[in-house]
Amino acid sequence: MISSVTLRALLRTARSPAASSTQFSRARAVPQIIRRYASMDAAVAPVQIEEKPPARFDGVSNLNNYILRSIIKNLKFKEMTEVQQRILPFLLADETKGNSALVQAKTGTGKTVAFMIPVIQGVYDILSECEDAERRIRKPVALVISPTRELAYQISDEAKKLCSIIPSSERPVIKTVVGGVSRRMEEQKVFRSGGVDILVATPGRLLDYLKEDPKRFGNVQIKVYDEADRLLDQGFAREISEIRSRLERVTKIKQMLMFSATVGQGVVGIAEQELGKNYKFIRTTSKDDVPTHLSVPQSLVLVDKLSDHFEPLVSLLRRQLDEASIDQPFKAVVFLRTGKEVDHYHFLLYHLLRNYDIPIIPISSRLSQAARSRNLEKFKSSATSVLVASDVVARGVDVKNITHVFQVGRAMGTEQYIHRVGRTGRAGKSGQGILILSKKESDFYKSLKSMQINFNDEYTYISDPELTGEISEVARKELDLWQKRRREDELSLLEQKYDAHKRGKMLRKPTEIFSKDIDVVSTVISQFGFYRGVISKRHLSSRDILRDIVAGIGHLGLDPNEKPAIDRQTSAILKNKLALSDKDVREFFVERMAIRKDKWAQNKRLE
Ligand SMILES: Nc1ncnc2c1ncn2[C@@H]1O[C@H](COP(=O)(O)OP(=O)(O)OP(=O)(O)O)[C@@H](O)[C@H]1O
Repeated sequence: MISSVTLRALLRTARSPAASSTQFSRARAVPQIIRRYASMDAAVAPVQIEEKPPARFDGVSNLNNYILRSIIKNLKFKEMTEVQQRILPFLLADETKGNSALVQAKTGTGKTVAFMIPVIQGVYDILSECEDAERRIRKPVALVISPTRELAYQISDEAKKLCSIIPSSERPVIKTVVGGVSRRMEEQKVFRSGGVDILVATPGRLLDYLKEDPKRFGNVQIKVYDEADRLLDQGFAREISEIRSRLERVTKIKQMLMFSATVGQGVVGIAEQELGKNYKFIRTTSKDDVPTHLSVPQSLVLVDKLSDHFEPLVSLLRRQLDEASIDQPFKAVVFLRTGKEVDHYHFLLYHLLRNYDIPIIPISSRLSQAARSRNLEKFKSSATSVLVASDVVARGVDVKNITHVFQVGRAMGTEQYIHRVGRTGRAGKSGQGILILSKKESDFYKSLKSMQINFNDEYTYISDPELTGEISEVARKELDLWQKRRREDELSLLEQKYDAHKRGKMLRKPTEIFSKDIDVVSTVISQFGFYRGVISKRHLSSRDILRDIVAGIGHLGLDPNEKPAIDRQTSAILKNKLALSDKDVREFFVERMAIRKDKWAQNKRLE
């Protein structure tokens, strides 16, 4: 049985790395780890610092005065972060402005400002050299590419703040194009009304526009990859290389900037193809440095099986919420591997954390873009809340005051682990990372270790039977609801297909009405050579369908004393695909047999 006192101790660990726990039996503790990292950090001299850079924005020579005033007045930044100190003087100096660069700096250290200032200033300078008529054309001069829609919107917002004090007649127009929104409306807004100077885009949507009208991109001179390693990895490689080759046909890129918190050796090789030889590689971390933040201590919770991930998560969330207050809000992201898992965990957490009366917000690519944006806004504006997320918000997304990042199971790679943890501890704030792994995922644990990612505390979670019972009950509720929804979905799809068929627009053969996803119905129907009853109905339910099938087989006039024609396979289909319970299937057989008997008797009488 779990002792709540010791569990509380673990949870205190989430706030203060020095605490200990026995409820989660401690497998290994590394008390000195933070101090060791701190001293290591201090000992390693930052790489490639030529001379002491200015510490404040107003010390950067050549920084456009409007941009400087926007930073101070609007963003209220005075001191530069380390990456800004390294980048801005270099990319704004007369001798080196317009140079290409590959930049690596830790998560949450202000990379967006570091690349957007040179981009805005570069575009501003190019536009100010143009004649009025040329300026009015407003085709993109700079392209900023981001792997996710959320990040693209965020980059645009930050960039607009950086330009806010530039007089409107001189101000570069910044717009965003992303997948998941109506192309027609977006095209009108971005390319027609007022045009665009700096276009922030996700790769797929950018490629659509490039294919459609390449000439539109004939003025592009500056290109930026934010989260460059992600854009250059396999997931985006094809799109990115097509974008590059299509752009090459219409323009010459003069400046290329690539930024990320993680830049592996492989990425450097690929990046060189785009950057050419003449670029500067700036890292604010040394290669021996710890890749995640000092301000984000990390804990590991070990469970036995993959299916055990959920319970420690609920347990930890509850304890944190018990301790949360107005002065000490709890704002957490729970990262999961797939959108399906997000739906599942969201349902369970919504019910299991109901008493706390806080928003439990889902976000994944399974939601529409409008719902994604709405949900992210809701999370941003709430003090205490839990975001249940897939990797759509793993990189770049900047939400203030996230106190905890939970990762359930292995991440898509060690880089992705680093980016996920990086959602907390941003801009100098503190945070906590918690990874829940099963013993089956030990290879991921080893990969983290080989990247020098160490945990301040490692625990083995001991299950709480009471909580296990509570979780199973909610899971059962979810299954029931899911089955109900699935039936409804299948049937509404069937109805839509039937309507289309009736309007004569789609299919000829009645059996084709039933697509693969509802092949259960078509299988059952074709088995009995009957369909008319099904398709002639307007308001279908699974019962109706079954009844029709049952009624239909009556006309076959078989001897009811024969073995029922429904075989085990059909019975399995009925159960699994139509999500019928055993009881439903039994009723189906009973009903079917009764009708067959009636029909048979009727036929006999007619004879
Ligand atoms: N000089 C500064 N002073 C104070 N805050 C800053 C400064 N520069 C940027 N910030 C803020 O720091 C936060 C993190 O910045 P940003 O999102 O650019 O980080 P990042 O390095 O791109 O992180 P990631 O690697 O996760 O994408 C933002 O809220 C940003 O407004």
